[in-house]
This record gives sequence, structure tokens and C-alpha cells, in this order.
Amino acid sequence: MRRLLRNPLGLAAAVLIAVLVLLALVGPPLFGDQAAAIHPDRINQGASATDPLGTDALGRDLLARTVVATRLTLGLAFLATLIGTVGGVLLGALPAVLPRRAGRLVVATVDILVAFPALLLAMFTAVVTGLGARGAVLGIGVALAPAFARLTHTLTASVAGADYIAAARMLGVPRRRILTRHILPNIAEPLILNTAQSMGAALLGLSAMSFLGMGVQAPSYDWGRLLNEAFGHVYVTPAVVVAPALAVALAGLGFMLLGDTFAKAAAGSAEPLGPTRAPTVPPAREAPDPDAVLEVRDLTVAFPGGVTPVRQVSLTVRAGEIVGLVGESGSGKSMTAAAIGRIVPHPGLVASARSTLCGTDLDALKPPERRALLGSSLAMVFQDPTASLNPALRVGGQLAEVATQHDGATRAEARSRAVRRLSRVHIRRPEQVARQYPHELSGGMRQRAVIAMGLMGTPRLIIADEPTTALDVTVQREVLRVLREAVDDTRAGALFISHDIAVVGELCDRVSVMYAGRVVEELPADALHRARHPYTRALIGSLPGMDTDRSRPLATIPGRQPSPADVHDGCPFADRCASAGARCSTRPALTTRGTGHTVACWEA
Ligand SMILES: Nc1ncnc2c1ncn2[C@@H]1O[C@H](COP(=O)(O)OP(=O)(O)OP(=O)(O)O)[C@@H](O)[C@H]1O
Repeated sequence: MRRLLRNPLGLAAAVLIAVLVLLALVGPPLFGDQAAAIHPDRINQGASATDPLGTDALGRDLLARTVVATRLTLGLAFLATLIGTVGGVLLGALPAVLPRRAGRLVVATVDILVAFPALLLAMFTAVVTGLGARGAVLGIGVALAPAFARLTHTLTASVAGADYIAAARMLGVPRRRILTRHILPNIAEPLILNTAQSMGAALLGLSAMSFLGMGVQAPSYDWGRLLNEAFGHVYVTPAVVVAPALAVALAGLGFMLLGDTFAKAAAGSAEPLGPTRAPTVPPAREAPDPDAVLEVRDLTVAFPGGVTPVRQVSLTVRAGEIVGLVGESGSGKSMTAAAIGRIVPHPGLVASARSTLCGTDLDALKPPERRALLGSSLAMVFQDPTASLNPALRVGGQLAEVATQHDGATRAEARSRAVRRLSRVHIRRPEQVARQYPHELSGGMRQRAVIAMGLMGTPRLIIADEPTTALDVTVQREVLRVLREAVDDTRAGALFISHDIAVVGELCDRVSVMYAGRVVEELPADALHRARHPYTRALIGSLPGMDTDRSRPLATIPGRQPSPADVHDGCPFADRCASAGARCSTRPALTTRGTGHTVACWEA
């Protein structure tokens, strides 16, 4: 609602609709008599002091009649919209509860009805059900229903694959209950948004029907009927069509704009809990690291409602080096990666004291220049390779596209480079794999293909966000080897994100440990056994070793990490820490404890 009021067009539409509803309520009692009064001496007159917008064939005041007609016009449009919405939603939801064949028949029928011109469908229904207001309302309702049915069916199909629906199916929940309990509540918002626009369409359709003589019949009158009666005199007294025409146009526009504003407000993601204030971070004072591929200082990400998932994170990745970012789920690792790649979801805001990629200050660049630099210098590898590859395109074609888009390579050059890159990530028979679709590859091959895609350009930084979490241990090793080789060959830097401190210790050169949005310890990977922060030690302690007693449960860290909205002033780990003391009620800063080793802990 706040978004609606902030948008001038949305505000104008809301005011317009409110005025119309008010006129519909007060118009008939206030102006009913004036609208019905016949004046044989003022027939078909233009604007005058007594009748500002002229009179009709019986000398009745057209302005008063237009105001009085508001109630019937809006009422009929509301009824038609209700019929269209309820009928359409029921029709669109039917395939979800019917047996497969019957469902397909319903979908095909809806498709045919959508292709049929709506006004013709309305007229056809109106003629069959009888001319008059009832027939017109039914006609317009029937004409609106197919579009609603199609929308409902599409939305239903889009949520039908969700895990919670699959779980409900496996539990044997009946289809009808899945529809009413799990599907309809999740698709209600777009359906409601569409209703506002449909109200505008219904109003225009009904006015058209009445104008053509197929809708409201005398002595009743809506705006369309008034237009119909006035139209015979339009060449003699043009003013007589102004009031009803203006009313139809303004109301139609009002509903359309309102629907549009609602849709835009919803598309701009969820309603924010409050304004996001850009985090304030003073610029870094120390000199930039000349060897750094990536250097971020005090990187902070904030969302509305005081949610700050990344707090003053500083990281340096040098050429040919893999830096591991490790921490429990929700510690802010992925959000840090998103902030570096400037892909934090709306309405999150990013600020930093310094963010340089290959020595270029990312914040000093204009958005198109920044996108160009990130596009050419940064490669991102995510956990789910299926989401990174387009299932409809062959693997080779997708890889080649990177070279044609970024380097202007010819198609032939790009294709042969794609095959070379696939072979470089140890994919056997790369020519054949290049011709295959992503679903024809195994999980490990797909992930290697994504790394190969990252290597199609000349990335200076590779960010790999849990790239092996979904893979089994042997495939995981292959992918990690490929990543290490890619870094060694290209001398790019890499940020490797994982919750598995053992993998990080094996693969990386340096490790940054994150907790509740902050880096709490940074150290060389081969010094992990000398980790000093109780959280890092607890992460290492929870790893199973060869001598772990398998008959006993593995060690876990008691308690839970605080949510990004309620991190207090003290050490965020204090509530879970066995060594916490009085000093831990104030937050410790990162302090140096050895070469390349910093720790944020009073007791370490
Ligand atoms: N769009 C968002 N709006 C607000 N908060 C968000 C949003 N996305 C993520 N968060 C919050 O940011 C925090 C950090 O999330 P992030 O995905 O970075 O954690 P993570 O350490 O990568 O965890 P995981 O290993 O599970 O991916 C989470 O607690 C989450 O609540």
C-alpha cells in the first residue's frame, strides 16, 4: 500500500476509484430526481448554466444522469468480474484435481477460448442468455474467465513442482486438499492483482455492450446506455457524449492503472519492512595491496528491518591463491559473494570502505562499466550446476556464447575454444559432450562444464559457492582438482565458499572463518591446527577423524547462530562459547596473532 501511495500514477488511480465509489454511493439519492426530471423546453441542448454537460432527448440533465449511472455501471462491472474470476479460477484449477486426460481436455478448451475474441464471446453469450443487463454481465464474465483460467493453470503448474507439494503428495494428501491448502494460497496474490485490471476490462466491455444496444435496456441506464442514447445527436450537439464518454474512459483508465501499479509493486519483491538505509562505511585508510586480485574492506550488506547479514567483512585474494570462506549455514558467506559480484537481491544495499577488482575501484565505476568489468573478470560457480546451465541449449553452444559475447570471437573459434576448455576440466570426449544437453551429463560433469564456462573468458577472480556440496566424495575430489588446476594455470585468484572446514583446509591457501556476518578468524590453511578462535576450533572439533568412535554421536556446537536481525553489541559467539568471560559483552576486533593470522576473540 505504501508503494502504491508513493507512485504518483498509482495514487491518482486510487483517488479516481475512491471518487467513483463515492459517487456510486451518494449519486442516486442526491441526484436521482434531477436526473429523472424531464424538461421538454431543453431537449438535446449543449452545455448551459443549468445543464453543464447538456441534456438528452427528453431534456434531462446529462451530468446528473452520468453521476447516477455510476452505481449501475460499477455494480455490473463488479458482478461480471466476480463471475470471470471465480469461473476462471475454478476452470484453471480443475486440471490439478481431474484425472490426467480430463485435465488435458480442460486445458485445451481454455486455450481455444483464450484464442477466441473476447467481445465476440461476450456477445455470443449475451445473445444466448437474453439481451439486457443480465445477459451482458454473464457475457462479459464468460469472456473474462478464459484469461483467468489460463493464469490460474500457469501459476498452479509453476508451484506444483515445489518440494512441499511433492511431500504432501507422498503423504497421500488428496488432490483437492493439496489444491485448496497448498496451491491456491500461494497463487492468490497475482490472481488478486489481475482482478483490478479485469474490473477495468469488464467496465469497458459492458459499456461497449450497452452502447451497441445489447446491454442495459431503457428505462435503466449505465454509461454505455447513455452513450448509445446520446450518439444519435452527436453531430448536432457534440457536448451530449462528453459526460458518459469521459466517465467510461476515466474509470477504465483508473482500474487499469491501479492493477498495473499493484502488479509493479508486487514484482518489486516483497513489501519492505521499512526503508533500507545504505550502510555507512568510512573509506579505508591503509594503502591498497598491489598483489590483490580482489580486495574488500568493511564490506557490509543491509536489508530492511535492520537485517545485516554481512558486517564489515574484509578479504584479500591474490593471484594464484585460493581463499576459503567457511562457516555454518546462514553465516553470510553467499551474501558476501553476492555483494562482491554486485548481485545482492533487491532491496539489499551494499557498502564498503574499499572494493577493488584487479586494482579497479568497483564503487567508482558507473553501473554499465562495473557490469562490464565483472562480466569479463569474474567467474562464478554455484552449488547447483543445473541452475547455471540452460537446459534447452547444448553445452558447447552455451560455452561458446561466452566467447562470442565477451571477446567477439567468431562462432568457429568460440566452438573450438569451448571444446578445449571442456578437455581442460578433464571431460573425456569433449567434442561429444559439447553436442550434448546438460541433462545428459552427470552432476560432476555438469559442475566441471560450469567451471569450463567460467574459464571461457579470462577471469581474474573465480568465486565458487559450495560447488561440491551436491556431489559425492570422489566426484567432489575431481571438481576440486579441476578448480585448483584452473587457478594454477590461469593465475586467477579464487574465493572458495564452503561449510566444510576439512575441504577448505585441503584445497585453500588461506581461510577466513565467518560467524554471524563477520570474519572471526583468518589464517593460513596449513595453520588450521593452530586455530585460536573457539568457533573455528569447534568447527574443526566437529569433524570425524579416522579414530572417531562411530558408535557415539559426532560433536556438535551447542546453541544457534544469532539471526542477522538481532546480532547484539558483544561477541556474537559468546552465548555458545565455553570460554566466554566478562569481556565478551563487548565485541572483540580482529587482532594479529602471528604471520597472516588474525583472530577476533578476547580469550583466544
Ligand atoms: N533476500 C534476503 N533478504 C533478507 N535477508 C536475507 C536474504 N537472503 C539471505 N538473507 C539472510 O542472510 C543471511 C546469510 O545468508 P547466506 O546465504 O549468505 O548464508 P550462508 O552462510 O551462505 O549459508 P548457506 O551455507 O546455507 O548458503 C541468512 O541468515 C539469511 O537470513
